[in-house]
Amino acid sequence: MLEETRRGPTAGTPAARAERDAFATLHADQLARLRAVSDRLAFGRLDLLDGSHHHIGRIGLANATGARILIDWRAPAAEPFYQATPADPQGVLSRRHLTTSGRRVTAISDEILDYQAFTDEPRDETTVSDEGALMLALNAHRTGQMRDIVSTIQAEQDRIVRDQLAGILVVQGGPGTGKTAVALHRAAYLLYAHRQRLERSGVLLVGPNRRFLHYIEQVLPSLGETGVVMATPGELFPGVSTVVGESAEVERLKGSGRMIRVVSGAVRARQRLPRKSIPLKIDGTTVLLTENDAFAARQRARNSRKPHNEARTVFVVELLELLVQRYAKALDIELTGTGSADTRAELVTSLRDSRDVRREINLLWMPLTPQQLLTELYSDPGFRRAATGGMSERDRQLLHREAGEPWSVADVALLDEAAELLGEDDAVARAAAARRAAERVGELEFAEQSLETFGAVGAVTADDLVDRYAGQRERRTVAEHAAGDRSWAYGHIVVDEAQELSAMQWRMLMRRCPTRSMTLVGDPAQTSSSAGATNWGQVLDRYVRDRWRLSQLSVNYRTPRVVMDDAIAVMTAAGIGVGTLTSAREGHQPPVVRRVELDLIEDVVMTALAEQRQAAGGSVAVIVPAGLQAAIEGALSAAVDEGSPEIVVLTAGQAKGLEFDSVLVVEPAAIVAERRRGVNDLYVAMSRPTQRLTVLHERALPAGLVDR
Ligand SMILES: Nc1ncnc2c1ncn2[C@@H]1O[C@H](COP(=O)(O)OP(=O)(O)OP(=O)(O)O)[C@@H](O)[C@H]1O
Repeated sequence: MLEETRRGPTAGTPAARAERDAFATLHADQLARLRAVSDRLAFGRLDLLDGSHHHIGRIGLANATGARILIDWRAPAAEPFYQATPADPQGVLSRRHLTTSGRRVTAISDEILDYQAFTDEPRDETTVSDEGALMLALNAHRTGQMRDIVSTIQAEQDRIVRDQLAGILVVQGGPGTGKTAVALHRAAYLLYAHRQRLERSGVLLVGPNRRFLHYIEQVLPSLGETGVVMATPGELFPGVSTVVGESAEVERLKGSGRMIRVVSGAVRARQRLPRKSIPLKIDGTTVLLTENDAFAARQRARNSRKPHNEARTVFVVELLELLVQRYAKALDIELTGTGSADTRAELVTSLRDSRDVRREINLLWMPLTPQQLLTELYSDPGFRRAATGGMSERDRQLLHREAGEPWSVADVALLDEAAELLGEDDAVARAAAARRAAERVGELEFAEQSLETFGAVGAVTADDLVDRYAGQRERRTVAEHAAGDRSWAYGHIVVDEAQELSAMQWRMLMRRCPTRSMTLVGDPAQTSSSAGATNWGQVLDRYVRDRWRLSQLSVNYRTPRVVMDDAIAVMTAAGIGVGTLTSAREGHQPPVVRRVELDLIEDVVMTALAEQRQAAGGSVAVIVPAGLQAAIEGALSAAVDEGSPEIVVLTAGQAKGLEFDSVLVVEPAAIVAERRRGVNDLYVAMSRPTQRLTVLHERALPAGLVDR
């Protein structure tokens, strides 16, 4: 259809051309969507007790006569595919999993749900199990990108995926329980089930870092969804980019709720009063601006409860009102009686035109951007003292940073806080309007030139052409609009690794979703941020009181039991509970824990290369203390053969959320010692493998680990 539309005769009228373009876009979008889902398009079949059957796939499809040939996995009719059990067959006789590679079926596993209906033969337990498809998926090699689990979503996961849109749903579970997978499938499900609501408002997915977002970015397109905005907490303030690093102490301070007062204190401290009366020159006359006048105007402006930049107008009007009285007095003019309105207007104009008046107003109540405010707060000790009454000198010092240094992730939530209190600066808005007008002039020139070049002068005006360009720009998707707009209200927000967010980051996210429709997934036992949460109630109660619901996942689909036992032992020895957690696979290679005989880095390189050979194309990661990362990375990149698969070297924080076939953990005692929640970091590191774990150490092992 796309080809036909493109080949079709070009109709003459602009309306016909616009229509043709619209159809071409529609078909192209549809084609892109179909291509994205074509791998493993159909993966299931349900045979029902009434003799009918249907196929389940990534999307729904009908044939040329309109008959349904594939049911979208999110449709109600597909629910039994995930939910039916022999105890509750839900009208299903049997369920089939199709494993495909491209368009070729490579495996089939059938599961009989209603055995009685199927045959009179006595039941043979060994043949009825749907573990085949799941085990195939769990045993598969991991590449650098996460795959969807649409064909093997388990019942407890499916209930979460299909849970209602409204309210805050917290999904908690240990490592590998599918929290990320479930969060992504839920986003796709919600977009399907509530398309009307969510397509216009958009869905925001927040993940801990770019590496993680890259790891998961293919999952939603493979489920037919492309309209989700993905961002890290450091990317939520349009126009600001961040560097990660910040010491744990600073991260904790900047993330804490105490910063609410600091930011509002900073804004108030920028609403100043003169120390003494200030003489102002207006057309040769001197008028005094008194502290009392400034105080009265500031009170009025503050009482307006508008944000700083908007309240500035109130301040200016009030102050001019007071000054005009003094000015009139100085000139010996009466401001009552007929004609006084005109006189007053003239005086106000003179005041507004006076350099002195303008300068003083700006000094007292300057329009500010969030960036200016925070830069001044960080870099100016006097201002910082004024804004942070009650804070210890030591904490105050922690906030210090020179102007011009890059923003950190923790700063973003503070910028957002400041933006709320400052409001729009109309000077900024005016500048933007002027820029747009200038752009239009440039575009008009370009359009005129193009018309001349193509000899089309007369057929269409330059203005029309510019409007057409503008129309194309307007056609930006909801996701693009949302990502560029700080005040966008999303219809739903999904947060992965939610335990890492600080109090200030929660405030920022809650602002992005006034309806409080959210899915938060996380595991408090894996918290590594020093500003992160240890308890969901502590985070959520202040926003929704107790109106949030908790779902738990307890089966680890990633890490075999023999490996996970060691990871849990470390936590238990440190007195940290991990909740109920069982592994879906037993595993047959217990972890190797070994003291290094000669040189640590040499041993790490040798072991990693050996693992790479054994993994035969699978992924290998080395998880290290931050202090060793550069050295190990250097040694490894020198030793790895050109063309062989990459061995990534990560800190535990960087490895969060990811998984690898084989993982080598280096110097666990140092990982534990490096951060305040170092045991949690080690737990994260040890729970990354899907197959094998090796631990190498020089220093004494943390409690719970023994050489073997
Ligand atoms: N139902 C399922 N079918 C197939 N694979 C699954 C299923 N559930 C989870 N998995 C797989 O288990 C692995 C772990 O899932 P995921 O990363 O979502 O877990 P997580 O709970 O987010 O882990 P962590 O907290 O450690 O980051 C992934 O490879 C995922 O594809």
